[in-house]
Amino acid sequence: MAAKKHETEVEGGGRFDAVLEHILIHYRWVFVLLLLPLSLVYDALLYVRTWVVFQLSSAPGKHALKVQRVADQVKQWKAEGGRVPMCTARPTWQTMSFRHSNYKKTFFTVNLNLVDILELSAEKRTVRVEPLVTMGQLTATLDPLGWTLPFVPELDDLTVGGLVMGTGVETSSHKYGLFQHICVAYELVLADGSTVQVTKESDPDLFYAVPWSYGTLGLLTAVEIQIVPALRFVKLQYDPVHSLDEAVAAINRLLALQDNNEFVEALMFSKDEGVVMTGNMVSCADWGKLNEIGRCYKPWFFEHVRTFLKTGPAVEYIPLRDYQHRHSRSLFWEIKEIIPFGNNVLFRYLFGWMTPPKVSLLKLTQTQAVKKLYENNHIIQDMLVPIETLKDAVLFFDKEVEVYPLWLCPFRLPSEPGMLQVPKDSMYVDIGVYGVPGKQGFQPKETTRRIEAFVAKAKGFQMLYADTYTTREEFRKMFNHSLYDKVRARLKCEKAFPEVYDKVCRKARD
Ligand SMILES: Cc1cc2nc3c(=O)[nH]c(=O)nc-3n(C[C@H](O)[C@H](O)[C@H](O)COP(=O)(O)OP(=O)(O)OC[C@H]3O[C@@H](n4cnc5c(N)ncnc54)[C@H](O)[C@@H]3O)c2cc1C
Ligand SMILES: NC(=O)C1=CN([C@@H]2O[C@H](COP(=O)(O)OP(=O)(O)OC[C@H]3O[C@@H](n4cnc5c(N)ncnc54)[C@H](OP(=O)(O)O)[C@@H]3O)[C@@H](O)[C@H]2O)C=CC1
Ligand SMILES: CC(C)=CCC[C@@H](C)[C@H]1CC[C@H]2C3=C(CC[C@]12C)[C@@]1(C)CC[C@H](O)C[C@@H]1CC3
Repeated sequence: MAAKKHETEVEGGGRFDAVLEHILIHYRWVFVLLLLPLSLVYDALLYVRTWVVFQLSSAPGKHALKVQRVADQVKQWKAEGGRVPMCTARPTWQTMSFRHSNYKKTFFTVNLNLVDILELSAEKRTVRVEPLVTMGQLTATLDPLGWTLPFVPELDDLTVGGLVMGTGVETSSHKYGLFQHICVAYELVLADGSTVQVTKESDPDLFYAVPWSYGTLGLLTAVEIQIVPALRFVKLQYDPVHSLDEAVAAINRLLALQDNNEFVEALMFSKDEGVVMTGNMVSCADWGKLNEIGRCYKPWFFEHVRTFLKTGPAVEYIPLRDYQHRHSRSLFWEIKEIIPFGNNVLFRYLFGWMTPPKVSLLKLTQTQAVKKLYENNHIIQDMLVPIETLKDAVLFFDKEVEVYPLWLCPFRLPSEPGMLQVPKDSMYVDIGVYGVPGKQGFQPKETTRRIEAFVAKAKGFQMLYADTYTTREEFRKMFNHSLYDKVRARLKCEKAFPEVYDKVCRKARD
């Protein structure tokens, strides 16, 4: 009798769990709607904090003191015997990496209160910033001053530190390269507690080893980044293409005319249909063609782009900052999985001003059921492959996952020492795959393993904010570790920081 009662209770519990899981998966938007005002409050608090610091004019003046505090923590780690390696104390839910980093629970965590823009030099054409400065914060500060970054990686909350230690790519990357290629100096606190300023000239080994090192050579405390003059608008040309060959030919043609286009990007909506976009900054707009896509009641940018498949080529003038953050409001196209009716005109007018929900809050409040759902039915990957392999790569992704839109973003990869070594300056393309696979039989690990093998064979690279299932040997083959190993030995990093692989591999992330 008791056993029967227990069975019924277990059954009842199981049914309750199943119902709860169903609600959490299919009605996640209800919870997300609650997150929207929270996201606003969170942003407002950050804004007030920055404003107060500015009113006190204290941010640049206090930098040296803040760096000293970082160095003191490293010295404390040493004094305590350096039993476990160090990492930053930034909570893993706040980061833009797709998963949570397990190591944050056990490592010695170093607090970096480094959130300010330090100095703008019009003469040197650089801006010096602390590593927790975000892309949104930078464009809001620089654009009105008539300056901007050569390119602004989306999304708004990406940090300079994360983009240096990982990487960043955007639509001017075909001209300027990856985020590391627009950085001219790094300030780091090393494993021995010393602080160094590093440039190409002062210490080329360390300068080239820092990008893609994921905080495993030292703690970054400031970065000097190139800036370029900002004009008010981007004149954007939309050219629909109706076959993959047409798309590849159009991109190659545009790249050949490199200096004529500041921005080059394509969205493929199927393997045979897409829209290629090219743009330049301009100071005046044709007001009849002005489109302020950043306004909260405007359609999601990728849906707007899709309309040109039907209407044909067109030109629009977009305010610079709206262009730089065009995919932010729809989290590229991930938002359609989170708020399915978010592009409805009524929703946009009523609630658009509260969107997007903050990625960090989405991560923080993600339930096990949603995590499992993303684990088994979702792919988020960026693969960097030589432009010559673009057609094969799109066909391969189509065969394996069939996820659209597909983001195509060409970038220049100079032949330089470091993790991404190529024999000569080359043109690559970032293929961004974000969404629910249309292909039956998607198996996250097996499918990603096949994609990784394709990318390795094409002499490409995997972006490491997402899941990597490569083995240590495969990882070392994809990313050249010779300079990295040399610098790690020189700076005595072995006990102080783990290897990159141990921070980014699937085992290290939950
Ligand atoms: C090198 C430099 C030093 C500055 N020093 C000061 C100062 O001492 N006092 C002052 O009032 N303003 C300072 N500013 C900010 C500048 O005055 C404003 O960003 C700009 O004039 C736009 O003002 P706004 O009111 O239109 O923008 P707002 O909307 O007020 O600010 C733009 C956004 O950028 C953020 N932001 C701007 N600058 C920084 C920064 N340095 N660090 C972190 N977040 C930032 C703000 O939080 C806000 O979100 C500085 C800017 C730079 C580039
Ligand atoms: N448009 C684009 O190019 C996009 C890029 N991304 C990716 O997102 C990631 C950036 O996200 P974000 O949340 O900003 O960064 P994260 O906090 O995720 O940091 C990424 C890595 O950089 C290390 N790191 C960050 N700051 C420092 C520092 N000051 N000193 C030492 N190490 C540091 C972190 O180390 P630790 O683990 O110790 O904290 C971590 O290993 C990048 O990997 C980027 O490639 C994502 C979306 C779009
Ligand atoms: C342009 C490049 C190089 C990358 C863009 C990547 C983004 C599409 C992803 C980066 C972080 C991702 C997260 C999610 C969606 C896709 C990203 C924005 C979620 C919001 C998906 C829903 C989950 O519950 C939380 C995820 C957090 C990270």
